[in-house]
Amino acid sequence: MEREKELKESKFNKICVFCGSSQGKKSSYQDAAIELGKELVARNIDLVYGGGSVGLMGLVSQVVHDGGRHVLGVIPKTLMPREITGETVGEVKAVADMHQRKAEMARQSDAFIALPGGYGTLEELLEVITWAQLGIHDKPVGLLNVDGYYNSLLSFIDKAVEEGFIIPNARHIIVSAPTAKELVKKMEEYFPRHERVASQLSWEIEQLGYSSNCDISR
Ligand SMILES: C/C(=C\CNc1ncnc2c1ncn2[C@@H]1O[C@H](COP(=O)(O)O)[C@@H](O)[C@H]1O)CO
Repeated sequence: MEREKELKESKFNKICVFCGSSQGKKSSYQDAAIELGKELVARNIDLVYGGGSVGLMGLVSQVVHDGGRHVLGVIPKTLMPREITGETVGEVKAVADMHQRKAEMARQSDAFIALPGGYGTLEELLEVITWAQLGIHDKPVGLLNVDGYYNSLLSFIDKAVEEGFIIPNARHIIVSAPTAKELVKKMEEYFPRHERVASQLSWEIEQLGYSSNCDISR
């Protein structure tokens, strides 16, 4: 009962999940995608993702959809043929290109989580971290470090802090945990510690082409 109360009070309505278009070699990656989907359902959180049914993307979206939560897939028109991305569950939003996709996924979400993945996942993850550092948004960014998959990335980031390329306060932008449950809990408690480089309004209008009533920074 206490747990139920805690779950209903999640501060996130929608979380954007970045993850591999492949399933990865270990079953633990697939298990983690399924576990994350169940955690979102348990906390009444909707899913925003890159659309399609390939890889871990397909697993997490299917679980959230089957659990009765809303799923929004944001797909560039070029990736829409089913033989590329597979069948998409839930709502599909077609966008012009990859840049628009990332901006739209960010605008639609209250927080971001990266599961294990490849170049695409890393690119999406690093972009929302960079946007947080610049003050474009202040939404939590979570890294689901399944079986230590992201240990070397986290070590590299620590090295960048040691070498003076990332300020220590900006290291805290990344929230990481080995399980979905722990990760979402830590993200609920996240507060930004870093200085913002510029005001949100100037970024929305000048850099992303959004008007102030089309807010990605919420
Ligand atoms: C290249 C392959 C499949 C392409 N299908 C994709 N469909 C939808 N979205 C995709 C696809 N590939 C990449 N993405 C986006 O990048 C992220 C995953 O990329 P990664 O390199 O696999 O980590 C994902 O979040 C999508 O937004 C056959 O593998």
